[in-house]
Formats: sequence, C-alpha cells, structure tokens
Amino acid sequence: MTASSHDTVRALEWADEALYLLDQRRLPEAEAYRCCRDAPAVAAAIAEMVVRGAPAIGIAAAYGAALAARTAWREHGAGWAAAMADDLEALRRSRPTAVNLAWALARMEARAAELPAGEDPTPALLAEAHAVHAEDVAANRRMGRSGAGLIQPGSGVLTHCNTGSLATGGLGTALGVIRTAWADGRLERVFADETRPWLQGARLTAWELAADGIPVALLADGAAPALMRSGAVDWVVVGADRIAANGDVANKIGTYGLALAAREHEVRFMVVAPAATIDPQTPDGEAIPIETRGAEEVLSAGGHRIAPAGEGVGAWNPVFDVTPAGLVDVLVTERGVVHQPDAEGIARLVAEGG
Ligand SMILES: CSC[C@H]1O[C@H](OP(=O)(O)O)[C@H](O)[C@@H]1O
Repeated sequence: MTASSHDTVRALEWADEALYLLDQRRLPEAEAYRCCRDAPAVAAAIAEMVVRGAPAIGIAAAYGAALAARTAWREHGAGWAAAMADDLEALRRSRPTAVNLAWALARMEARAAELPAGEDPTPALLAEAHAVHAEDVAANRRMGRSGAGLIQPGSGVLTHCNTGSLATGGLGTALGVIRTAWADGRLERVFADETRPWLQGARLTAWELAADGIPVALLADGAAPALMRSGAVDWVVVGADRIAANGDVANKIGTYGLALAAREHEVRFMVVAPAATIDPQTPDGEAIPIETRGAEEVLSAGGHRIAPAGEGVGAWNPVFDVTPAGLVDVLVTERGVVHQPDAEGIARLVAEGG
C-alpha cells in the first residue's frame, strides 16, 4: 500500500486482520508500513514513534486492545478478559503525555466489560476500534470547518509539529483547519516550524502539504518570533496532546514559546483538538506528565550525529511543554469552540459530551 496524496495518506489502516502503520520515522524518503498482528507490536510501534500524534496514538491503541482480546480469546477462551490485562497495560505505558491513549483504552475496556465471557470478543472490540477511528475522521472535518471559519481571508498562518493525516485518522486537527481554510481561499501564506528535534514539521507537515499542492514555507523553530514580528502571521494554529481541566495545553516542545511570541506580537493563538484530548482528571498543566526522550534525538539530525562526540555533551529532551490557558485565544473541538478557554469553558465542553 502506498499513500501519495492527502486524501489517501493514512497513518494507520486495518487490513488482512492486522493493523498496518505507516512508519513515520522513514518519511519523507520512504513510505514503509509496519504490520502489527498483536498488542505488543502496537505498543512497541507507539513507543518507537512509528505512529505518533495524539489522536493517531489513541486510534492505534484502540486497535491494539482489539488485538489483545483476539490473542486472549485464542489462548484462554472464557478467561479472555483477565488474560488481556497485561497487553492493555503495555499499551497504556507506551507514551505518557497524549491522553487520547488512556481515553481510547478506557473506552475499549468499558466495551469489553459489556461482553459475555463465553463468546469471542474480537468482532465487538474490532467494531469499537473502527468506531473510534471513524469518529476521529468526522471530528477532523467538523474542527476544520469551525477553525477555518475564524480565519479572515488574506491571512497568514504558522503551525508547529505535525497535526495532519499522519497524526490523526483523517484530515488533521490544526492541519485540518489549515487545509479547510486554504480550500476556502482564506489563506495567503502558510508557514511551518521544522520542529526540532524529531522534525515533524520539516519531514511530515511539509510532505502532507506538498501532496496537497499547498505551498508552505518551512522555518527554523528559532525564527518564529521574528516572523511574527514581521507581520506575516495572523494566526498560530497548533494541536494538543493533553488539555487540563483549567485549559492549560500540553503540546510539542516549542509551543509555549510560540504562544509567548504570539501574545507579544498580537498574533492570535488557536489550539485544535478533539474532546478526547481533554483530561478533566488533570487539574492544570503542572499535573500533565511530560515525556522526555533520549539525548540522541537532540545530538543528531536526519540520522547523522551533529554534536561533538564525548561524555561531556548531553541533552535535555522534553518532547512537550505546557502553554497556560491564558495564552490561548481559542480552543476548537468537534463539540464546539471556546474563546479564552478556562475551567468553566472546559467543563461546558466536557458536559456536552455526556
Ligand atoms: C494532532 S497531533 C497532536 C500532537 O502530537 C504531536 O506529538 P508527537 O509527534 O510527539 O506524537 C505534537 O505534539 C502534535 O501537536
């Protein structure tokens, strides 16, 4: 299977009774897929960032839970529910920050609890995973329309990391807004941060936008404040990995600096995320677990060492940071838009979800 344009780019696909994941570590040079036939393979793929992006991680975990049930039924029959617990825990532990992972697993566990012990749970849980996937595709379209509607014609936008079809089940979150606004003729200029150290912007967002035929100017992360000061940017549009109950936002490292610069230069700051990214159990940004990854990601680029060798050269590599709610002008979800998000606005969104 190969993907060649934004409407066929799929971060993940269920086929031949297995989960196929586009290996995002190899893009843009190669389009290679990893086939996952059991839950440990899905957990490893999430941890290694074969698949990444908060919504895509949640969808992958949902399919991983269905695979866990299939293995448990084949090996333990009516004892399948208890037998899949370890596989679910391995999925839960695969990455700590994107709450979509825990949300998806909780939904799959709730569905499993409704099923009879004496019947194969695989069909029902696979159907639930497909539903999680399909709902994300629909949510992307709704957020794309809502967010694009806020952007005045002739605008310039700047985005960070990758929040497109590679990070979700469909059009994307922030990149879904950018795609929709472009299609509506609202955008004059699209800018994307390269997003060191993993280069999601340079390697993934640019690849997606090139496939769409949407011109994009890549920039070094450090150039973003100067770009905003130039007046070329009207909106910064980003995704999220976890939104706390008070509206604080965890997202790719560098987002907080963009928010500070945006406020300084009167550039509006939009966060786009499905409701599955909101975590009412996390009171504020300080309580969000921030993933740190190996030093090698910082000491290298494109697979080549860029820093001097030697024990004395290390790295500080938190891969997310927290933007206080006070720096967010608008939060766009599939349930609605919240301007100046705060605890009350978040609570209303969560309540609407039932
Ligand atoms: C809509 S994707 C949300 C989020 O996920 C990315 O992180 P990673 O590439 O490490 O999985 C980035 O923070 C995106 O904004």
